[in-house]
Amino acid sequence: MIKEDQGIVIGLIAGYYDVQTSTDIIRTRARGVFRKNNLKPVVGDHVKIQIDDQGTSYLVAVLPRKNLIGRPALANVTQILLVMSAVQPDFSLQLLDRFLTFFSWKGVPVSIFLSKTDLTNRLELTKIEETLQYYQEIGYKVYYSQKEVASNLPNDIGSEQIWTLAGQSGAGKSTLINSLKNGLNQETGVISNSLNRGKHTTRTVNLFHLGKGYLADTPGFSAIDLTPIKINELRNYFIEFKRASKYCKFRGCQHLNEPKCEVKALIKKGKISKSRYDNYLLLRKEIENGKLPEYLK
Ligand SMILES: Nc1nc2c(ncn2[C@@H]2O[C@H](COP(=O)(O)OP(=O)(O)OP(=O)(O)O)[C@@H](O)[C@H]2O)c(=O)[nH]1
Ligand SMILES: [Zn+2]
Repeated sequence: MIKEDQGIVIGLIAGYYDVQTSTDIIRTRARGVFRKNNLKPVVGDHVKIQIDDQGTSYLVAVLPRKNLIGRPALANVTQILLVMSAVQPDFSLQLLDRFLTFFSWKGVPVSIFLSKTDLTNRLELTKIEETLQYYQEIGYKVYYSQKEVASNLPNDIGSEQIWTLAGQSGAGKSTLINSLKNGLNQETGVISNSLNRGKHTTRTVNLFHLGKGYLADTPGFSAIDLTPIKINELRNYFIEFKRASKYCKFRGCQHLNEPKCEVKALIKKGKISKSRYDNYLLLRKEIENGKLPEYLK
């Protein structure tokens, strides 16, 4: 008798997929059909599994994905926790807007965590906090300390949601993941069905339980490429521009030199941040040139 079940791939080890079902973590191998179809299951996938008479488990189908992002690949990402350091490397609004634009384009919501605040002085920190206030006003949740992340994240991660960290190299992603992991009593029991027992292999990305969902244990993004974005669609990925654009005179307004542009009017009134607009222009250039700008090299 073949038993069927389904679950989420939470880990990948040397060709085996660990699937979290409603009751267990089951180590499965993918049926050959995936190799033929070139559809390799990845962590985050919702999958169907079968367990045969001998107790061997197979991953037999990948359910449709909501998205597929990151390196290593992660499917069905619900939310990004973007780590921005106050210093070392210095806080950068250009970088922040690049990341926000990228994930807005990918259709994945972002929360922001300001790291390394202990390495800065009160004055610098106040400046950064005031700047981030604007991002909160346009709709991004901001965490200002590791403590705040630790106490809020478990409530913020909803049922079956998959969150992953992003941010530039050295921002403090691994440090945050480790501190969150250490605060938990991780359940590590895997039902291996005699497959792959005792083998030690390097894991790629794994999901660990946090709140009602999961957090990926490996940050997915440090470098991002915005050049595939269509230049005339960039305006849609600046969320407050998009909201304002309803009131621009022209429907296709790019907020450049068009008359009666609401975005420009709001900048004049101080309602839309000038630096966001400047970064919008920078990103337009970057897309136009089709390569990374000098300031990022
Ligand atoms: N003082 C202080 N140091 C921190 C903090 N967070 C991270 N660091 C240090 O900053 C350095 C980089 O942190 P990581 O966590 O490795 O950064 P990362 O974002 O994972 O970097 P990559 O692996 O290169 O992408 C390490 O030496 C950490 O110890 C913090 O909040 N305060
Ligand atoms: Zn406009």
